[in-house]
Amino acid sequence: MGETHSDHPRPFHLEDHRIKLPQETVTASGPSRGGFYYIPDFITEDEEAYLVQKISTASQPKWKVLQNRSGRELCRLQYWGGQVSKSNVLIPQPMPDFFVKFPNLIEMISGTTAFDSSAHGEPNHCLVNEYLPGQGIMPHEDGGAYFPAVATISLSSHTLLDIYKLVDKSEVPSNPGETNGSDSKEGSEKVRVGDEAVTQPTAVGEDTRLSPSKNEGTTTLPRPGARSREAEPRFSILQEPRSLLITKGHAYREYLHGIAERKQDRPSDLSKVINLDLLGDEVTKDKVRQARGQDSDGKVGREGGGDLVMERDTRLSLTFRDVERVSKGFSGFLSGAVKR
Ligand SMILES: O=C(O)CCC(=O)C(=O)O
Ligand SMILES: [Fe+2]
Repeated sequence: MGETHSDHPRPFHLEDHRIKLPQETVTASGPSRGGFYYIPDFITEDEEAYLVQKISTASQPKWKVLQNRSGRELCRLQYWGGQVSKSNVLIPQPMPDFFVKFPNLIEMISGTTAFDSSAHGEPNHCLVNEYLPGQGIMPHEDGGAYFPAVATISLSSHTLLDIYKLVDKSEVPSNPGETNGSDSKEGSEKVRVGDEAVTQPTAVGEDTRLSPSKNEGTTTLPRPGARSREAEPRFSILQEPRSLLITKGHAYREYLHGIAERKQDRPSDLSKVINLDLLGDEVTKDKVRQARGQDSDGKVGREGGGDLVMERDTRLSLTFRDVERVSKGFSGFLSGAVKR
């Protein structure tokens, strides 16, 4: 089996891995309060192969099928570390050896310092999502059950995580219910306010996938909630296989993330990638560089450029978080921590 990362140099400088955001998206809360951080080759190929094998052959917990509201299958998921109750309390279960022994992902993620100020100082929960080529996840926010940080390890395929800005509703007139046939699942349209074309916000929901579902084996996407988002992503983050992406603080709170249902990413998609400088693979970097170059020259979408297209393969994502409230067994149950 390959090397482990127990010899990671310490201290780890998370700041070295910060993704620089386009100027217009930097908000008043400032970059020091969190951000997006990207670390290529966080795990080795041996570790990746081992994790894929363990997760694919896991019988418990069973895969759950994530559906959209019209019942169409989106992706499969499983969770480790326990179940989160409707009142956002974790009913804990031990993490599997493949997260705490080999590879010791919990320790490796703690080593990044991303969870230093969370309740447990490390993640205690992991959601595993599986996406076949062409599958994705609608834009959403991860919600209030967790310390505001998520650490995502990608296995077996790259993807583009599309980042949407939440909108302060008071700034934009409401115009519900219309759709424009864009990639939005919820409906959206461009409206003109004053001199500026702005994006009509689109209702979003919190991530409620972890709440116990009445339907055994299936779970539905969240219903639209009070918050709204812009229809088009501000930018995308390219996640290479074996990479770690950390979303923390204001980046966790002020943006939504989603994955478009595409089988391949074309230059017009790659031109939105903002973590070019931090990518690990030279071929990938070259494609993004060329796509972005085309962008600045106004030649976006040269679809004939087959060598610039990145085909998506089946991808597993491991999303680690710290559920801050944890049930203390039966007494926690009696005290009402768990909704029945
Ligand atoms: O697969 C990913 O990278 C994103 C998954 C996600 O957003 C989630 O599990 O909440
Ligand atoms: Fe998410």
